[in-house]
Amino acid sequence: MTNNADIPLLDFKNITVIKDGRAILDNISLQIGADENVAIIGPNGSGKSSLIKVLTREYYPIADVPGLRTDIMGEEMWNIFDLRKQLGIITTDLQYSCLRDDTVFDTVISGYFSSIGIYDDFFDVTIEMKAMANEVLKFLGIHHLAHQKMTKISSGEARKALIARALVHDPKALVLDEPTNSLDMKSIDQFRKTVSSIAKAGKNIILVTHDLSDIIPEIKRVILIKDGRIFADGKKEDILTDENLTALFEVPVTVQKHGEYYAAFC
Ligand SMILES: Nc1ncnc2c1ncn2[C@@H]1O[C@H](COP(=O)(O)OP(=O)(O)OP(=O)(O)O)[C@@H](O)[C@H]1O
Repeated sequence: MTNNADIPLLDFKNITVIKDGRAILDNISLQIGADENVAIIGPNGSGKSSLIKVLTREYYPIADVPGLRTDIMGEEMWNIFDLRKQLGIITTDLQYSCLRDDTVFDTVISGYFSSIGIYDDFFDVTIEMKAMANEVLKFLGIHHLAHQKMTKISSGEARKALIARALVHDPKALVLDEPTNSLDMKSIDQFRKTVSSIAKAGKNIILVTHDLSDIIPEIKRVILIKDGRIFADGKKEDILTDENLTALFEVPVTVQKHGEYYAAFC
């Protein structure tokens, strides 16, 4: 019998995505285990967000490739709404979309409908949904902001509201695309602690970042992407070296370790 713990979160083989006649992902094969947290790092335009878009079924790989596999949690075919419930996706694009006059609470509730905003005439918001939204807001320490408008809170608070929106479904994984962009140091620190606590609560974390210091201690594996290909993949301490990052970014890079965190300088 197959145990759920044996089914990888993601099992991709031979993924090539062509846009404007160019392979923006070039024969990528990648497996992420059921309990793994990973960071994906690469220069601008290397294909990180495109890889996430294959995961969220926004981009599709070329189909007539032998051995192609795009399984998520053991399934190839996904209803897009079910998939979004299993993968809590947090991107800067989503934050811009949610920057409206809705309250934090309604934004969190909108996660149930994969919508931007709440439309009372169409959505049946249940007592259970409201209770879960309150619970998640408390877990993230932003319950006091529930009735604030998204336009009246800070970027760090808004990022947490989006995490709450993703968590109401009790997703299997959180996918964070450059989550600390434009946050100040205190917000970054709080954000990292939040993501750590979510990882400790048993969710997979898939983090896309340029900033090594975003890599929380619970992330043990790092994947480097360059020119649409996997450039290196392995244990964090083996991958985050001066040599690898210098070759990845094509500029001399020095990596430093501070406790359980890393930083890079060029
Ligand atoms: N829909 C599209 N049409 C044409 N080109 C695209 C499309 N989506 C992505 N690309 C190109 O694919 C390459 C990879 O883009 P992607 O957004 O995945 O990079 P990234 O590593 O996430 O970059 P960044 O760190 O700057 O966000 C880029 O050259 C980009 O211009």
